Amino acid sequence: MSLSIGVIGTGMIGREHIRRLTTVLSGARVTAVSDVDDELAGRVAAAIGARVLPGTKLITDPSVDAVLICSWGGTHAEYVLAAIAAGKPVFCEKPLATTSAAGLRILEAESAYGRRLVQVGYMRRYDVAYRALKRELDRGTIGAPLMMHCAHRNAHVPSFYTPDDMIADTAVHEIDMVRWMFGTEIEAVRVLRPRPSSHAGELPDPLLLILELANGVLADVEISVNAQYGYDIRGEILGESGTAALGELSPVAVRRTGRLTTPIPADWRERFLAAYDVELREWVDTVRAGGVVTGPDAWDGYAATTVSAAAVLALRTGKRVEVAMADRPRLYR
Ligand SMILES: NC(=O)c1ccc[n+]([C@@H]2O[C@H](COP(=O)([O-])OP(=O)(O)OC[C@H]3O[C@@H](n4cnc5c(N)ncnc54)[C@H](O)[C@@H]3O)[C@@H](O)[C@H]2O)c1
Ligand SMILES: O[C@H]1[C@H](O)[C@@H](O)[C@H](O)[C@@H](O)[C@H]1O
Repeated sequence: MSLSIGVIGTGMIGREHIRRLTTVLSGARVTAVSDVDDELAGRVAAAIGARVLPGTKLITDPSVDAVLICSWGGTHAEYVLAAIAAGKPVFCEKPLATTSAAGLRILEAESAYGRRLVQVGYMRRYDVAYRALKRELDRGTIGAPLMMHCAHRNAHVPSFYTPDDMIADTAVHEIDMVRWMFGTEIEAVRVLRPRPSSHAGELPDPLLLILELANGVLADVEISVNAQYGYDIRGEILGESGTAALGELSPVAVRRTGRLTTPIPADWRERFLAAYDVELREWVDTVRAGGVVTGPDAWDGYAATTVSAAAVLALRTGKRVEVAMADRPRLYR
C-alpha cells in the first residue's frame, strides 16, 4: 500500500515536493492538501486528484497516514504539535519553529509521546557534495578541523524579506549544516555587517556570521541575498594538514573563444534537486516500513532555531551572543 500524504502549504516548495511525490518517487501519493489561499489549494488539488482540507482537519483525517508541512515558518510549530497529538509522522520544512520556546514545546510533546515522529527539511545533509565533504573530514584526510568558511548566496529575495529572515530563513541552513558536519553544538554567535550592497534596498546585505563551536572550530558564514549572478553555495574546511571544499557541481563545462564557462544554478530548486529527492525518498520508505525516521529530528530543529534566535539578537545588538540551549531530552540522545 502506498503512503497517503497530506501536504500543508501549496506554495513554492509545497508544489515542488508534491511534484516529487507524484511524478518522481514511488510508494506515496498526495491525497489531501491545505493552504490559507483556498484558490491555490483548489488548483493544486485538482491537478493531482486530491482533496482540500483545512490544515488541522487534514492532520486528523483518517485517510492521511503522514503529514508534510510546507507553509510559512511561523505556522510550522502549531501543525507539528497537532501531528504529534494525532500520532502521525510529520516532515516539516525548515525551520521547525520560529522561537526557541515553540521548539521546546515540540521536544516536550514528542518526548511525552515516546517515539520520534518529526523530521525537519534540512536537505543539505542529503546533498552529494556535503556528504563527500563530511566523509573526508570523518576519515581524517585533512587532519583535525580548525575552521570552516561558508558562503550562501541567493540571486534575489522577495521585497518583503527582512534582516531577521537573512538569518532565520537563510543562514539557518549553515547553522544546521555545521552542527551536523562537526557533530557538535554551536555555543556563541557574532554577526558583522560590511558595507551594504547597492542592490540590497533596506537590507543589511551581505552579513558575516561567526559561529563558535563547542569543539573550538570557528565557522564563518557569508550571507548574501541579492548576489544577482545566481545561487551559489560554498563551503571549505581548513584542517591541520589540508583543506577540503565542496566541489564544482556543473555537469558541463564549455571551452570557447578563450573562455571556460560552467552554468550556475538559478535557485535552491536547481542546486538541491537531487538532495530533496533523496531526502523525501528515505522519509517515505522509512515511514512506509513503520520505522523511525533517520533524518534531522526535532532536537536538530530546536537547536537550529535556538542558534538562529541568538544570531538575530547578535545582529540587532552588534554583540557576541551565547546560545542558551536546553538539556537534550533522552529521546534524542
Ligand atoms: N529546504 C529548503 O531548501 C526550502 C526551500 C524553500 C522553502 N523552504 C521552507 O518552506 C516553507 C515555505 O516556503 P515557500 O518558499 O514555499 O513559501 P511560499 O510563500 O511560496 O509558500 C508558502 C505557502 O504556505 C501558505 N500558508 C501560509 N500560512 C499557512 C497556514 N497557516 N496554513 C496553510 N498554508 C499556509 C501560503 O499561502 C503559501 O501558499 C518556509 O518555511 C521555507 O523556509 C525550505
Ligand atoms: O527558503 C529558502 C530556502 O531555504 C533556500 O534553501 C535558501 O537558500 C533561501 O535563502 C531560503 O529563502
